[in-house]
Amino acid sequence: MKALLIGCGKMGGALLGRWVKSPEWSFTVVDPMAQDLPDDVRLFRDREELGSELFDLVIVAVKPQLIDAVLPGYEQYLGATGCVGSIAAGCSVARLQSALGDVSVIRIMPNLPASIGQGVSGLFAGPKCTPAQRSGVESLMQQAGTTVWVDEEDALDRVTAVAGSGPGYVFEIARTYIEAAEALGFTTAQARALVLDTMAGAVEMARRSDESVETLRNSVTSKNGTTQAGLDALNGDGTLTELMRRTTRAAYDRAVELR
Ligand SMILES: NC(=O)C1=CN([C@@H]2O[C@H](COP(=O)(O)OP(=O)(O)OC[C@H]3O[C@@H](n4cnc5c(N)ncnc54)[C@H](O)[C@@H]3O)[C@@H](O)[C@H]2O)C=CC1
Ligand SMILES: O=C(O)[C@@H]1CCC=N1
Repeated sequence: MKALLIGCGKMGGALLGRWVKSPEWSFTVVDPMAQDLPDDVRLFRDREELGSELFDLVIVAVKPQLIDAVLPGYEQYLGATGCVGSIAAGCSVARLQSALGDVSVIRIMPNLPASIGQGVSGLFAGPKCTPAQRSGVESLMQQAGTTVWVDEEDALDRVTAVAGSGPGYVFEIARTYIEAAEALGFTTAQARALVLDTMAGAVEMARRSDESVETLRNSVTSKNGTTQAGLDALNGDGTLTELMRRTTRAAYDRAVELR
């Protein structure tokens, strides 16, 4: 099976690093700038260099704003039973088809921990997709972490707001948490270890537990103790709850604008 990746930057590169572990697939990239690709991946700087080659899967991994300029013409490289996979945020099946014609499209919303096989991806199959196309894309994405199919396209934009952009929120929360630890007197190295290992340990514990995260939170919190004091400051008046709602809503609204 042959896959063509259009754009191989941060997200395309993270996925490709996992996909090359699938021996049944070979990979070709078109990207004017990409560097340091895995062994055995062919790189072309311009699509004209592809000649008359056909692919089973064409993955779109350029910025959404480039879709209309870059994609027209790529339909000629799609084999008869081939399909297009797009990771572009927001960009709808209808917009991809207006650039590429009446092709099969699967939208994919991965996130950056795919680079270590711990991503989570939402998947949405457009109306023309066959079961074989769905399972081919699903097995590739499973190399990058877990997968969740959604059956309406709007849900993929909601996946984007929660999980696609999610690592950005987590890194920002970690950054401010580390700054707070430094303000209490720890060195940057100490603060980084204390915060990241606390976050990783707490998240892993929640993943392995059948308890709700609320119950787990309560198991840390002694009446009138230190955690209670911290939590009162963190979300005593519901500010954090409201902030997380606004955060995910803003990302969803932006995905809708990019359709
Ligand atoms: N970065 C992330 O965490 C995530 C990104 N995405 C989506 O992935 C897509 C790419 O985002 P990033 O990798 O972050 O951006 P990026 O800027 O790192 O990568 C884009 C790549 O496209 C290449 N490119 C530009 N013009 C091109 C052309 N004419 N032909 C072929 N390649 C071309 C660039 O050289 C670059 O390597 C976007 O649509 C974004 O919405 C989706 C989920 C997560
Ligand atoms: O920020 C963005 O638009 C892309 C999509 C999800 C994560 N990064």
